[in-house]
Amino acid sequence: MAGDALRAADLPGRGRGLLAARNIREGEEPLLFLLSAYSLPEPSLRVLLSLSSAATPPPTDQDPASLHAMVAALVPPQMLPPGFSPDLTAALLSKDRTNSFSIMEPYRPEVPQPLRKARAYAVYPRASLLNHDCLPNACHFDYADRPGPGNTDIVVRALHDITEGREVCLSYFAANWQYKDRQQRLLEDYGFRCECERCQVESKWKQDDDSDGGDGDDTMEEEEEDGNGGEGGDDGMEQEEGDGGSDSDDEFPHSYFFVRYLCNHGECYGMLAPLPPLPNGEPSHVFECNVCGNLKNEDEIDAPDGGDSSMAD
Ligand SMILES: C[S@@+](CC[C@H](N)C(=O)[O-])C[C@H]1O[C@@H](n2cnc3c(N)ncnc32)[C@H](O)[C@@H]1O
Repeated sequence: MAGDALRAADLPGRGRGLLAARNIREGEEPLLFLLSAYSLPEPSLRVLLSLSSAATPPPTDQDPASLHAMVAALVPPQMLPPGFSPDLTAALLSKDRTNSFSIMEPYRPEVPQPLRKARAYAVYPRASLLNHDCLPNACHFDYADRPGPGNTDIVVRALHDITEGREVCLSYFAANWQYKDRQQRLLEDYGFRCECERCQVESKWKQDDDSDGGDGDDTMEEEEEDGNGGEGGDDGMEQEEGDGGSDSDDEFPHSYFFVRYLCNHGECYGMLAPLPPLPNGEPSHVFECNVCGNLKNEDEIDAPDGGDSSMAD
């Protein structure tokens, strides 16, 4: 998605969001740039402060006064933003909470997904306009371990073709979370009740009562979130995946989404997005996982057994 592929718009009940300004092909991606709050030129700081923030966060270990004192002690005065004060730190923290992406430590199959840690949080002002949907049409990749310039960028890639005028949305956490856990997280950390198409269906399902929700991490982390619904690696997907085909389409109308876009390599639960279109404009039929990096051919993904015969390990 090049820069002009998206346009910001005010959307009823959702604040601002990003819409497709033209038809977007599957696999297209825009580059979005990292800003570091404490070395921002003034106009960029204003951009950061203009981002939305959800309800006042509960007091936590990261309280603004102590963070303010820590930053004041560590950062050379000339790098501090104008008007640096405890209030400004509080405002930045609250913007950060709602708008930052977690840059996760590299995926290692032996580390259970809930134990995978974020090593940094980054705010990308344009990407912060992306609203959430539990059936997202895009997902993000980061390449922090690549050498060279640009490795602090994130890339947002279309999962499938997006028609002009449609909103482009991410899932703010792993797409396999159960309804109850998704709602709790979105309400507590982002201040809204999700009424997406998937939630409307799943709100009618009988929920597992012993599921305990996410782990309280509080950022706009997308698929690599460091919790998966609290079920020790299992998840809500057994409802969609069922026992191999006896589920009715009425009850599980979104099963196709999970078969096609949820990575089933180990327990990574990343999103599979097609690689960018080929130079001749043809879609790439290779999908990349945004958590484990696995590559899969489209025909393997659509195979009836959903086999995990990945192209690269
Ligand atoms: C990262 S910001 C997204 C951009 C935001 N809408 C804005 O105006 O700046 C996250 C906030 O957007 C809103 N939001 C995101 N997805 C939403 C959805 N599906 N329904 C309603 N509000 C949503 C919530 O207020 C949430 O705290």
